[in-house]
Amino acid sequence: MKSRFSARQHNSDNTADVNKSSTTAVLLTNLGSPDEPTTSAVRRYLREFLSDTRVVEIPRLIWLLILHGIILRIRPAKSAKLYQTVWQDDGAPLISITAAQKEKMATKIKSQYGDNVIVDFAMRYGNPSITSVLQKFQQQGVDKIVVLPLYPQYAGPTTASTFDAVSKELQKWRYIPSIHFLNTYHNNSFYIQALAETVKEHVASYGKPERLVLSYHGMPEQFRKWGDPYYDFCQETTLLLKGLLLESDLGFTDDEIIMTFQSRFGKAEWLKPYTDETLENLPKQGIKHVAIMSPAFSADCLETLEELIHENSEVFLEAGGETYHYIAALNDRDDHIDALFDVLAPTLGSSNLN
Ligand SMILES: C=CC1=C(C)c2cc3[nH]c(cc4nc(cc5[nH]c(cc1n2)c(C)c5CCC(=O)O)C(CCC(=O)O)=C4C)c(C)c3C=C
Ligand SMILES: [Fe+2]
Ligand SMILES: [Fe+2]
Repeated sequence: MKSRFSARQHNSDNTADVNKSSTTAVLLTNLGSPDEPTTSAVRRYLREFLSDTRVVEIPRLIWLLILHGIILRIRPAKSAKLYQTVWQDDGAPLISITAAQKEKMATKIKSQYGDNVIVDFAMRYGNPSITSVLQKFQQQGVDKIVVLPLYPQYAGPTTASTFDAVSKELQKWRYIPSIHFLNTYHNNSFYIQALAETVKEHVASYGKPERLVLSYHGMPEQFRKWGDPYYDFCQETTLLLKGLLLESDLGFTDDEIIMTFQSRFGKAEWLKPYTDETLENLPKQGIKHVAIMSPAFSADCLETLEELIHENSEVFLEAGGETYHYIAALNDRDDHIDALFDVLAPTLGSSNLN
């Protein structure tokens, strides 16, 4: 009978290859996007995403009735229209940017580790799936797998959910390589410096805004009460970034850099203050010029390219604001790749090319 466990790759005589130099595989992951900006593809994507018990913790039966009875009937058409506004020739921005990050990381790693460390990327929902990429690593007979979810701030719905997907696949393997799961890098000094650099570049081009809004993806407030550290990690990122910006010559004062939370989904209370409400109130306090950035997104995606650039600028301008700028995510900037490399480096061992 065929075992449900897959065996480690062996030579044709079924002996392990003792001369083979060891191979480490780095897996960069992000959330994922629909395969196409169509209602049916978005429905498929949202079904997988919103069925994840890490993302929605409403009692199962009630949630499945709401999800299948209401949300998956209404939201896919609405979301597909939004995806169409950000879709590019090479597909969903989140996926093409993650692919570019992977290419640059592979080049950097190859220059330091030769062929002993390989790099690939996968998406938690949709494609390329975590399962398919892990299986590719298995066929290559890797000795170590390092997983780096590209969410700077650990959160249950993102980071822990990625861990679930990785471990679900590994449960089927007979030989488990050494595994490193990197769970957060919200306070990595190179990441904070790269964020500060984007603000400096922005101010050099467009001048200093009256407020710099750091808008993080939101999460139900209840998750925080149950112990999810995401809010605290966002706060730490904010404080560290603020520290660098206040000691720079940009001229910011403490109260000019504010933290908000966006992308609320459903009727429950989410982390506050909400980005849209904040932007609506700022003009009433005489603030007419803002710049907004989202340190929680390692790559631009629907939530930045549509929600921050379009939806929220309308909120601010309609409330009387005059100048609204979005500062892009770190994407495949060299200083971002360097920061991610710094996060990975302790798990990769010493370079064999020195
Ligand atoms: C339903 C609850 C949601 C939780 C909790 C949540 C947490 C969360 N999400 C991200 C990062 C991303 N989310 C993105 C899109 C997105 N998020 C939700 C819902 C929750 N997110 C939905 C329904 C969607 C889909 C878009 C839509 O239909 O409106 C994305 C962008 C994906 C893309 O294709 O570009 C990212 C990235 C984090 C970091 C987080 C927890 C803190
Ligand atoms: Fe989300
Ligand atoms: Fe959104």
